[in-house]
Amino acid sequence: MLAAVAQCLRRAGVGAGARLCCALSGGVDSVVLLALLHRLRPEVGFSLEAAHVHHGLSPNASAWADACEAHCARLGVPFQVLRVAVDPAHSGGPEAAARAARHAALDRVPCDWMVFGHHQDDQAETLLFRLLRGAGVAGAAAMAVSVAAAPGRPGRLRPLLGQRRAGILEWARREALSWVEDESNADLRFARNMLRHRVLPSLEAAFPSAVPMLARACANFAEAEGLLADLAELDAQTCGGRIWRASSVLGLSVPRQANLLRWRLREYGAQAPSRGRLEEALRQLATATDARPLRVALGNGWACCVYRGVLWVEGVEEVSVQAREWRGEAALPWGSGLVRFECGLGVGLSRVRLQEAERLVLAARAPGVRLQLAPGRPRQLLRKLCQAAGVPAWLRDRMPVLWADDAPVWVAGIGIACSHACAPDEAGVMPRWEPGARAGA
Ligand SMILES: Nc1ncnc2c1ncn2[C@@H]1O[C@H](COP(=O)(O)OP(=O)(O)OP(=O)(O)O)[C@@H](O)[C@H]1O
Repeated sequence: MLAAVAQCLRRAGVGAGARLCCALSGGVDSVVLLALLHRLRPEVGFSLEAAHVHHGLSPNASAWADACEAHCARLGVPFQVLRVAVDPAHSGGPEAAARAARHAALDRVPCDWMVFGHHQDDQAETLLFRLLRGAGVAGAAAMAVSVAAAPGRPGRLRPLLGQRRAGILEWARREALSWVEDESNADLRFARNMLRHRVLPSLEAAFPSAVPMLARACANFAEAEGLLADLAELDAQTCGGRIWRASSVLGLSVPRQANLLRWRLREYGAQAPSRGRLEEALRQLATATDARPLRVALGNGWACCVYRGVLWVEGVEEVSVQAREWRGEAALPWGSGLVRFECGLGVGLSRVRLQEAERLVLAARAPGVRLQLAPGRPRQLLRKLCQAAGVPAWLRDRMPVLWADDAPVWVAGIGIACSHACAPDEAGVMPRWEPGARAGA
């Protein structure tokens, strides 16, 4: 078992100086994991600490935290308790709420790798649980042995994923370790426990290799998922790279469109939409025209939009966008997209005129704002200009506006105030809004 953990660390590139934190529940799996990591620490040279999440749900919660603290004190491993508030209104019930709170707390621990005690029986359970909910290939890949760090969270390691629960238990007994039992693990009202205590034992009675074979299937699904991600990446390139041409996306076969959107949503950390919702959204988006831009909710808190030939996904709640001062950067973030500022001769906004302003700010429109697009034309209300240009209502509050002090000088999709337009031989700057362009930026 020690060799398996050492191999996992090696493969993940854990070496001297890496900061590891053991996610310590106090159950046998993570207690064994902590003991194994503690043994490997001098040899590999990583630093080791442990964290226990106190959900406050069980009357025994504090006793578990104390037991974890005692383990760590014995081994000389720095230890912390993370107290979390579990959302009672979570749509997935108390188990899912506790899991979400736990992962969010562990993600905030400043370390390179958070190390979990999941084993092969957990993997088999996870696969069955997800298949019974109609998982796709990504879901059926279940848990990975290592997941690289992402902005704002450490990498994740599961060095015991190839080990059977019985083997871990045997090791713990041989080493005379002590651990706590979570009484809720026996509660058959929880679907996971039903799988663990009833379904898997029946399966194993009929198919003795059920657990390792299910785990092998997960590895196969993970491989297939990798290929689907490769395909999505190629399709993303064909569709324009970071910003997608709606016609290119909608020209792909429906399963490839769906694969592409799922891939990007995963990149954003969004939950996968249901197959039905995604297919229905794609069907509707195919009917979008310049005169009829569309925004279709995917049912997972995200929406897919088509506007002026561009297709992107964004959070449903993403209605307010943060104002930012522009100090000459080549691009500024704007919601899930960007505003780029491209220099050129005789194009866009006059640099000289812009320099006259004290502050240039990229912000949303303000009520009652007016814009004069050409000399001799009236200063029209932006609302009217939006109507005339076919900008849909859902987009108007998110359209970036460049303000020179109190005057709007550029409005995405509408144009430039003639007072700030660049003369033909003058240095200019042309802002360009790229919705959805921040993925992979
Ligand atoms: N309260 C906790 N504090 C710290 N780590 C925990 C806690 N509960 C679970 N873990 C970590 O997660 C691993 C898996 O635990 P368990 O099987 O109970 O969770 P799960 O809900 O099935 O998994 P997951 O949370 O990954 O979905 C443990 O071995 C441990 O490393």
